Amino acid sequence: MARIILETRGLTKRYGGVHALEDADFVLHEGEHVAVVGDNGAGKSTFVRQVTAVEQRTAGEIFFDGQPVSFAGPLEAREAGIETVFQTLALADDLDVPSNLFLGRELFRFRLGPFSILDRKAMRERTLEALKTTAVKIPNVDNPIRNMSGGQRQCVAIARTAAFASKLVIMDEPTAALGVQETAQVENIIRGLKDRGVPLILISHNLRQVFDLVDRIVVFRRGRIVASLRKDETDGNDIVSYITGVKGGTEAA
Ligand SMILES: Nc1ncnc2c1ncn2[C@@H]1O[C@H](COP(=O)(O)OP(=O)(O)OP(=O)(O)O)[C@@H](O)[C@H]1O
Repeated sequence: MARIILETRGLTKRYGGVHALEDADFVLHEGEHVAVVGDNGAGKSTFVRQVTAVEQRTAGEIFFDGQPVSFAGPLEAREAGIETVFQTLALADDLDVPSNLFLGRELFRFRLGPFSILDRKAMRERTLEALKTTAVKIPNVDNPIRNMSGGQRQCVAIARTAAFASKLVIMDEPTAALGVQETAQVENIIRGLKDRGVPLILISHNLRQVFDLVDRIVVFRRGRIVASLRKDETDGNDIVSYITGVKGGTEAA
């Protein structure tokens, strides 16, 4: 079995009395694509927010690339190699595509104390390379993001994951707001990540997509992981049984 890239042990998050995530033991291997599924409010986004340090966990351990980690915030997680595409895209509307790709990690031609000159040429070139890798077509990368369609914006956010040598990509509902063609484009990018051996956690409500794209499906229910099944040992009905609690929940007793 391949090396483990991400592991959580007993990962727990409570908001006051709300047990959003309870005792989650999760493993992701090198090169593996795993879907995280579950009903609304099952704890999927909460899980991602703890792994990416958008919030600080209540309890539990996280191991990334063989080391125990406690990132201070999402930037630190990103610097460690975890690229995340959130449900609400963290894109700056007024900036063009290269500026968005390099937001927070700009390349400089010159930097001395408060004086710096951005290396726009290098950032533009790296952007075009990244878009080429992901086969994303953006007609004019120099346009502000504001003028782009939902699908193009989503592709920019996803291309950002390809622009850097990410060790892990996490996508939270990347196609929820997209049309058919745009969804197909994002799914192609995901296949490209698989070909390049980049591991992925994909949160999705779309079981067709999940069965199409991933190796393994992890089901969350009421804040707990209730199943982890290889795609070839389960089917849509089985997964729905776990999501609804017919299987793997107290209702099954
Ligand atoms: N900041 C918060 N404060 C209080 N409760 C929260 C907070 N964030 C999430 N919750 C609660 O935690 C539980 C898990 O929510 P979470 O958003 O992780 O679910 P989800 O599986 O991602 O759902 P969805 O598919 O709807 O995005 C829910 O009961 C939610 O109401």
